[in-house]
Amino acid sequence: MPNLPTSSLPASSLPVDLCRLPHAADIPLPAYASDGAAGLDLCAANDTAIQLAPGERALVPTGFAIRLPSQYEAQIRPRSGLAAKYGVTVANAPGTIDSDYRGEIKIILINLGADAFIIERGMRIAQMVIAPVIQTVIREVDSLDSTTRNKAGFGSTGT
Ligand SMILES: O=c1ccn([C@H]2C[C@H](O)[C@@H](COP(=O)(O)OP(=O)(O)OP(=O)(O)O)O2)c(=O)[nH]1
Ligand SMILES: [Mg+2]
Repeated sequence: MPNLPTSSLPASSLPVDLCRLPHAADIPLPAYASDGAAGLDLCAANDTAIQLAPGERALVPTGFAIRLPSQYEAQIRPRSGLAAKYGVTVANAPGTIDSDYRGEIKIILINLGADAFIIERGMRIAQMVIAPVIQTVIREVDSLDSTTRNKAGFGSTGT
């Protein structure tokens, strides 16, 4: 496999339908910020600025709804810049957007920083990674096979 520069990578061929909601006429579409970006940046679509005091969280609208193909999910992840500079992150990261969800995508932002943070309309607040999902069939059984690890966990191999 040749070592291709990232700008030569083919565009994703997975189509995702997206509806812009009436209150988001001026909000940029979710977009990859670079050729090789994993996540589409999502912007805040709140009408008025939201002030997040330290420790507070808010459910922030994005102004968009999507239709994912079945067997896919969208993960809502924090932006590292907001986390590193302000301590602002996604409370439920990674948030899960189900393929059968048709409502507005919303982001649960939490301020873990020491200072208040203002969420302005149009600000890029999170990113959305589209990923394949395997749905399983759960089979209830009476016991499980034993392994070398067996029930050891939570640091059992040392630090
Ligand atoms: O960060 C998020 C997480 C979820 N959702 C939407 C899409 C998702 O498909 C739906 C349900 O999410 P989840 O399953 O995480 O929440 P729940 O508490 O289990 O709610 P429900 O009982 O509706 O499944 O809410 C968002 O818009 N943003
Ligand atoms: Mg759920």
